[in-house]
Amino acid sequence: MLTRRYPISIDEAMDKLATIQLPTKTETISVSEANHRVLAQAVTAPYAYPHFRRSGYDGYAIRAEDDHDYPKVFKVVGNIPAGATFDGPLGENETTRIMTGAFVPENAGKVIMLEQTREVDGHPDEVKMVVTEKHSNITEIGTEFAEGDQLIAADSELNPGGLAILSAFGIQEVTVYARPRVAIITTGTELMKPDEPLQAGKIYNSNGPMIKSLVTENGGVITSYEQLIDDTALLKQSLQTAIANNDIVITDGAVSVGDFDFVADAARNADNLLFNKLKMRPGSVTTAFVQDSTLVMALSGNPGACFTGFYLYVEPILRRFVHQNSRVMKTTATLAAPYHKTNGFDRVLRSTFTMDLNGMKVYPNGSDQSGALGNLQTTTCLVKIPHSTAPIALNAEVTTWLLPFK
Ligand SMILES: Nc1nc2c(c(=O)[nH]1)N[C@H]1C(S)=C(S)[C@@H](COP(=O)(O)OP(=O)(O)OC[C@H]3O[C@@H](n4cnc5c(N)ncnc54)[C@H](O)[C@@H]3O)O[C@H]1N2
Ligand code: MOO
Repeated sequence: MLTRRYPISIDEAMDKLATIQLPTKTETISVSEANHRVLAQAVTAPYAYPHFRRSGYDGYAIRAEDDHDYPKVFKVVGNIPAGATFDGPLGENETTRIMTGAFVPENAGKVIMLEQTREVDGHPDEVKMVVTEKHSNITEIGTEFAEGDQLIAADSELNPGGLAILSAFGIQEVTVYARPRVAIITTGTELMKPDEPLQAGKIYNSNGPMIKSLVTENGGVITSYEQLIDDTALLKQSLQTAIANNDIVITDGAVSVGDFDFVADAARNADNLLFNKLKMRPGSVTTAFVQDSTLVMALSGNPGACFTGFYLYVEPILRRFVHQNSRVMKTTATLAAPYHKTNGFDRVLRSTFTMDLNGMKVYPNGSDQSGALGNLQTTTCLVKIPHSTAPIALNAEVTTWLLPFK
């Protein structure tokens, strides 16, 4: 059925998606699996760190009271390698050999670096300290964290450095936001499977693998991936099942006004239709709605529109699901190559950028056609050409979105 659609701008569509409520789901996982996961709770120090007084150098530990009148000979009463401890206090002008990272005797006040010491001929149990040190060379208990201090804030995306901090405390599990469960439904009787021989009128499914990788690299868990023929009953059933089992469903194709464009129907009857037409090219048909608390993002089947729609509308939702900002960085740049077309809708050009001391310059990257895909590998940013009856001026300032992982 053909019904009128009310197009909204790119910004309006982004705002609508940015304000829909998303569920907060958390899970507890092993720290070894937690790289790039987002903490749902702050982690605090279970004890002061370091938890013992630690030597910063290889050398000799001495009492503060004996730290004068150099050069001076000390009696060596022990050896403390890293991992060992030392019982009993040091006596007057007594010292222990000590290694970097090792436990400092309770009543030692300084570590004299090995380089400032000399052996005493014929006296293996003695050492000569040549000069003192400016610093104690001892890292005191709690220098970095007192017990209860915040180690890592809630909503931080863990990285290898963060995992090191957690591991330093022997922490083995963390509570993180659950990754969104995502179903992908690609549609079209024209789509072949990769192992089928080329046939007239048919194409291989190029959007499917692209969407899969985009979902995975942006933190989604793909629970199902389908390539369906244009059979309305089949498509409807598949969409229903996907909605029941996922946080987000991404459909591709069948969103326009064609005979099999089942997504339009589902959107029209949805609990909350966010939009079903955008004032943008490519991807004017991009549609978003919420059904039974699941967000359905319907991308255009045209490869250029599918790519553009994913970065502008789907990536930010995947990231927000785990309380993170989009990695698609919006900025402004100078349009450094001419673009002559005029448009009734804003046009989003697949582009590339350069940056130097004079700022960022952007260059349209090949075809602006919705159905073209030759520029998908090399495109590093998207550039907005505002709708206008006159061509945009060379060197105009344009809204630019820098693409992550590109
Ligand atoms: N009468 C009208 N026709 C069309 C309109 C319109 O307003 N009135 N809009 C056009 C615009 S603009 C676009 S964009 C497309 C959108 O179409 P759909 O998103 O519904 O996608 P399909 O019709 O299913 O396919 C479009 C195109 O993309 C190819 N395709 C589909 N899936 C894949 C895939 N997985 N991998 C690679 N290529 C794919 C498909 O073969 C078509 O060539 O509608 C216009 N038509
Ligand atoms: O909506 Mo289509 O992708 O504008 O060309």
